[in-house]
Amino acid sequence: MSAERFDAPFGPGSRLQRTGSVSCNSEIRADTKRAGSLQSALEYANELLKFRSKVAFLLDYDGTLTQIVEDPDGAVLEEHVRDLLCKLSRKYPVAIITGRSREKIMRLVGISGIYYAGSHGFDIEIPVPGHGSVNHAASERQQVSDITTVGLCNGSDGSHSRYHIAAEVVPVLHQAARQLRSIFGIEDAHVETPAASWPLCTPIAESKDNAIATTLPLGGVFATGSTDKDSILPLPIQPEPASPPSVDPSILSQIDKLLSSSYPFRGVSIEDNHLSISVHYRRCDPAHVPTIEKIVDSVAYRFGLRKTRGKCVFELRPAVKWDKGRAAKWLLEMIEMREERHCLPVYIGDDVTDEDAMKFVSNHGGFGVIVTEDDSRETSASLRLRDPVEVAHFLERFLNTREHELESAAA
Ligand SMILES: O=P(O)(O)OC[C@H]1O[C@H](O[C@H]2O[C@H](CO)[C@@H](O)[C@H](O)[C@H]2O)[C@H](O)[C@@H](O)[C@@H]1O
Repeated sequence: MSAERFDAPFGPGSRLQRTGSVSCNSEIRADTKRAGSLQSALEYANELLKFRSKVAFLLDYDGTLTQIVEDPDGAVLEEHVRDLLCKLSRKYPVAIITGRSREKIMRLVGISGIYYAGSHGFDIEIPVPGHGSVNHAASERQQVSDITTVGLCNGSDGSHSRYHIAAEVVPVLHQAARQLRSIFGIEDAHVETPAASWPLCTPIAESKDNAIATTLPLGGVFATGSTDKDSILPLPIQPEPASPPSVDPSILSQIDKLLSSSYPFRGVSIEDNHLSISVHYRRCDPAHVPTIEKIVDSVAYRFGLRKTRGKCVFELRPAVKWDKGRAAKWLLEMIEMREERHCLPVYIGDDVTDEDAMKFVSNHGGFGVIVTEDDSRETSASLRLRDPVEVAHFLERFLNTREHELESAAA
């Protein structure tokens, strides 16, 4: 699908220019700017609202829908934000793309009928039409003020389909998490076996109905849950193996020592996100962070995993070319197929891992919105919001603004 097929709100003379073309298998390009130079999405909302019948929201969770807090388990969605998302999802397609595990994000958000991508897009669940999801193109776009229903999809009733990228790597991730816990002196939490974690796994390649997907040397593409084949979009891109994990040559000789020693640094915590592992250091002495990173690098090297960074966190994930940008592209295609129309993607996120998705939407005629208070932050976003409070205000505009308000704002 080409970026050319959706022109508004870009075009000659438009203040915001599209900066390239999209091909998910090649490098995605977009210019970066300092957040301080970007217009507030709140100020630009009226422009976007003119195209609201086409908008699809792709949203990050931590730091975007919730404030960043010290304890990862404390990042709970406020009730009014949940209510807002619930109403929004009745009017627009909504997807949450997060580093959290899919199970956890579904618990934290707790709304049926929206798209969830956990583990940075490695584990996706889409609602099946007729089970709480809405065809927004077919339904009237009226103000919905009475929907407060909150519930979770239930897989056993065919209410969703799941896509797991590189699920074969889950046992390796579990081993890596165990090694990290042992090095950092963290008590081993209950670790589910792969069989318990993925009870319904069926490689798509083996399914009669879905003749797609080749098995990857590292990982593969799996679908579970409902197999309503009309609602399943083959993954358009086969994730390729990424470059082998690399470590600073200066620590190559130290790796064995690092892996066999114990470093019970106060404050390190390990979060198992199923298809990624988060090593949190927000509560650590900053002097320990370089050593923590070396240990994470060593574990990545030993287990063939890829290390990424976030806010006071190092993360390990399967070493395949898949990220929030590729997941956003896939989700958008799925949404457009179901809505039977082209969509204007609006991606809102705060962290470095969100930049892949910012680049994708910017190159696709949509809008990336960075959430940051830091004017010097380099980003591929084209608009900016300062914090999750502004995010909620921005989203509210898409529920509350009526036609005549836009007309009077334009006058
Ligand atoms: O993609 P996201 O939804 O932004 O998730 C990224 C990571 O977010 C969480 O960690 C971050 O937020 C925590 C709570 O505010 C904070 O304590 C931590 O320092 C941040 O890194 C989450 O815990 C991770 O699993 C996600 O990968």
